[in-house]
Amino acid sequence: MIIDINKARWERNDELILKDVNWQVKEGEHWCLLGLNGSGKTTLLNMINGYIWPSNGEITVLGKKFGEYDLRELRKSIGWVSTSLQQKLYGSETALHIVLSGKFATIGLYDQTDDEDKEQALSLMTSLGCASLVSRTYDTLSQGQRQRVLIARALMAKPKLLILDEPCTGLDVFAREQLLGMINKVVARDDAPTVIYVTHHIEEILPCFNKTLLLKQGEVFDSGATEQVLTSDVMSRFFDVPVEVERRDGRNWLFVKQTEPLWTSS
Ligand SMILES: Nc1ncnc2c1ncn2[C@@H]1O[C@H](COP(=O)(O)OP(=O)(O)OP(=O)(O)O)[C@@H](O)[C@H]1O
Repeated sequence: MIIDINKARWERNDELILKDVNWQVKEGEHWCLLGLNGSGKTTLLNMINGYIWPSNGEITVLGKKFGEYDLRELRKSIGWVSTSLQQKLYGSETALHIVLSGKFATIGLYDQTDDEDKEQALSLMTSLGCASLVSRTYDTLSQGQRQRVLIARALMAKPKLLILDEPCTGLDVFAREQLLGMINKVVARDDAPTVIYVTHHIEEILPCFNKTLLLKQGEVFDSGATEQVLTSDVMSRFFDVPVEVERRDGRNWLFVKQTEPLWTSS
């Protein structure tokens, strides 16, 4: 079992942010975590990474039960690509250094790397279509290029679990499709980690994400096989608005069914 969460609760200032969340992620599965703003996705990820502790319930990640294990060690096996990581990196570092620093999970490259590390970094950058960027500094990269560099960085440590936290934020439709193509390749690799893809948008859910968890107001609204979760009926109840989900080439597209356009109602 990669993740085993049983009845996890998290309270803050008398407010229940996560309510008895159950989630089991098995080896070989790739999950999408879908929820609107404020539904508790980041809180749940912080819990999986051991940055916050459940007020109640139990969490086991990669076979390590929280409370009985050094979380710093556990975090080395988890890659987490997020916007907050982007903000912590040094813009003046080259893309290659950023990828290499993933080996030590450090911000900045302080440890020695050898030719083998460099070869691994270049091979990852090639497979993510960013080999031509090796000597470019991070602050000169576009958002889509940054995301590829960060995914390559996360893979440097050969994680068992890779969390892609809203990787398509800020991308135009073409950059988004390009990045999704790269993510598809990462997931298809023989040595692929278990991937959790976090998003607000069902259009981004690739067919390789065979499982989906819907989080609504801190509660698991539904979870299971993606094609069973992403139906018009489930999604209409999930969003509290009538919507239609259309499946095309294994991807799902969402249409909001309103008699009045949302943007004209007061
Ligand atoms: N440290 C905290 N103290 C108090 N409330 C918090 C704290 N962290 C999160 N919350 C609240 O918990 C709820 C869930 O927040 P969270 O960031 O987990 O949602 P999210 O699904 O990741 O949202 P988004 O998609 O906007 O990133 C929000 O109402 C938020 O204000």
